Amino acid sequence: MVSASIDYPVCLQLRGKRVLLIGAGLIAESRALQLLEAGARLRMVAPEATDTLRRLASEQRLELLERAYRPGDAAGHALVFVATDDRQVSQAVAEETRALGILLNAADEPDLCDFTLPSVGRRGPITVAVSTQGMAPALARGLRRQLMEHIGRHHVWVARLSGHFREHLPRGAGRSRLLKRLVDDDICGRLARGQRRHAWTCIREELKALGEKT
Ligand SMILES: C[C@@]1(CC(=O)O)c2cc3[nH]c(cc4nc(cc5[nH]c(cc(n2)[C@H]1CCC(=O)O)[C@@](C)(CC(=O)O)[C@@H]5CCC(=O)O)C(CC(=O)O)=C4CCC(=O)O)c(CCC(=O)O)c3CC(=O)O
Ligand SMILES: NC(=O)C1=CN([C@@H]2O[C@H](COP(=O)(O)OP(=O)(O)OC[C@H]3O[C@@H](n4cnc5c(N)ncnc54)[C@H](O)[C@@H]3O)[C@@H](O)[C@H]2O)C=CC1
Repeated sequence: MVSASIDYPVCLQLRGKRVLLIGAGLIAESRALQLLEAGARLRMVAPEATDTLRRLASEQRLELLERAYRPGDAAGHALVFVATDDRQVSQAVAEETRALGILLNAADEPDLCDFTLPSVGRRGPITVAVSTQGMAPALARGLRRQLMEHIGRHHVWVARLSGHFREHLPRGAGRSRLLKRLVDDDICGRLARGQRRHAWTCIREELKALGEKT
C-alpha cells in the first residue's frame, strides 16, 4: 500500500564526493560553505558569483565556472543543488538530474526537490536537524534554535566517550549495558548537574563489571 509520502531523513557522508551547485548568489554561498565543511568536491556554475565564492575559487577550495548552466553539467555528480533567481533554470536542471537519476535540491521550487534541507544546529558530533516538509522554513529555524538550547557540554562529552567505547570495546551485551547507562540519569544526568565524580564512579563500576565478564 502506498500512503501519502513523508520525508526520509539521512545524514550523508560527502567527503570526496563530487557535488554540483548551480547559481552563486547568497543562498548558493550558504549551501557552498556547508558543503565544503562536509568535505565535498564542489563545482559551481554561474555567470555571477559573490566575493566570498570568488575568493574560495581563487584559493582552489572549489571550482567555479563563470557561465550559465548547460544541459550536460550534472553528469558525474553525486548530488546537484540549484539556487538561481530563474525558475526555468531549476526546471531544466531537474529534467537533466531526473534522466540521470541524480538527487536534486532546488532552493526556489519545493516541488522539484528530491531532498530539502533542514535547519541544522551542531555541537561537537551532535547534529540537530528540523524540517517542516517545505511548509515553514522560518519555523524550522526557530525550533532548531530552541532545541539547541537543550544540548549541553555534558551531551557532547557523553557522545565522545560513547564513540571511544564503541571503538575500543568489543560488541556485546556488556558494552550495550555500559553505553545505555552512559546516557541515563546516573551518568548523563549527574554530569548535567555538575556531579562529575559520581558519574565517573558509575563509569568505573561498569567498566570493572565488563572486565570481570570478559
Ligand atoms: C523547501 C526548502 C527547499 C530547500 O532550500 O531545501 C525551502 C524553500 C524556500 N525557502 C524560502 C524562504 C525562506 N527560507 C528560510 C530559511 C531556510 N530555509 C531552509 C530550507 C528550505 N527552504 C527547504 C524546506 C525546509 C523545511 O521543510 O522546513 C532552511 C531550513 C535550511 C537551509 O536553507 O539551509 C533555512 C533556515 C536555516 C537556518 O536554520 O538558519 C527563511 C527564513 C529565514 O531566512 O530567516 C525564509 C523566509 C520565510 C519564508 O518565506 O517562509 C522560500 C521562499 C523564497 C522567496 O519567497 O523568494 C522557498 C521556496 C518556496 O517555498 O517556494
Ligand atoms: N531555500 C531557501 O531557503 C531560500 C530560497 N530562496 C530562493 O533561492 C534563489 C536564489 O536566491 P539568491 O541566492 O538570493 O539569488 P541571487 O540573485 O543572489 O543569485 C542568483 C545566482 O544565480 C545565478 N544564475 C542566474 N541564471 C543562471 C543560469 N542560467 N545558470 C547558472 N546560474 C545562474 C546568478 O549568476 C547568481 O549567481 C531564489 O530563487 C530565491 O527565491 C530565497 C530565500 C530562501
